[in-house]
Amino acid sequence: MKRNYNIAVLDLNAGQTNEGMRCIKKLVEQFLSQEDINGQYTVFEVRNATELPDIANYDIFISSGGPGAPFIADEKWEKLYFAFLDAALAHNEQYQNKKHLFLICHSFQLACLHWDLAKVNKRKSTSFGVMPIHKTKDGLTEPLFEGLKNPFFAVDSRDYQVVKPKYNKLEKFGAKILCKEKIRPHIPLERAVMAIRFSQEIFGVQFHPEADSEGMLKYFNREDKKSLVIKHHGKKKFQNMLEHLEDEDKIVKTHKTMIPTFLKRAALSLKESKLLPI
Ligand SMILES: NC(=O)CC[C@H](N)C(=O)O
Repeated sequence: MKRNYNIAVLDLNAGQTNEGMRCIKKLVEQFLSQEDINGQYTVFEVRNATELPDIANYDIFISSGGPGAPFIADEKWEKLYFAFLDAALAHNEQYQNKKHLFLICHSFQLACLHWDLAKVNKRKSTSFGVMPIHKTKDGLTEPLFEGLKNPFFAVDSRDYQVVKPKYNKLEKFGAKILCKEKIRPHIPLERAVMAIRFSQEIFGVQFHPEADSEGMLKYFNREDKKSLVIKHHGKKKFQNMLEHLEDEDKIVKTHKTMIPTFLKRAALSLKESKLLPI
């Protein structure tokens, strides 16, 4: 019998239109359309409508990026969001049928703050574009990075950054830093943490592995985004990002690798847990 998978997509975009949600839905739909997979997904409007999934009803969760400062402002949705993160963690400590969670950008920053694993502060300037991401030693054996080069390429789009990792806390938590932002030999700034494996089932990235070339092309055609890249990286780099958007080994590869592998591995783990005695 086919197992049925319930997927929750947590939308943290606070109503702002963006390409991320289209890409996440596309990847989830591709996963669910496979012949040996049965399932459905529900989108939760976390920030504007204070909607959050009851973790008992879902197996797999993808939590999106979103605008604004990721600082805790005691809003109602934040309390519920942090309770949701803790519930997933607590569930996994107790039960065989795990809850699988993928955190993107804003969600990742919030989780780092909530679990107090690093600092989050404002960057000197916005980071936007296609960037190289460098695997750490732990990143070299990360299953969700399998097939990705070192460095690999991903879309970055943020004003804030996860820095100053708290190594003692990370170790106690059982979390591992998997990659860092690009090497800038002439800039005396700390390189931000770009991904953490929080546990066997909970994974987070500060970049956008969901991004596809279609969405990025739309952004690059916008005057504000174009001038942002040119301001920080120059015209040549902008042309370079544009020309290589559809290369099979850059963001296309990251898009086709990370979230699909996360979904595949989550499905496999859930299928196997069904076979285990409770
Ligand atoms: N794309 C995102 O999720 C951005 C995260 C956060 N709002 C930042 O600016 O850093």
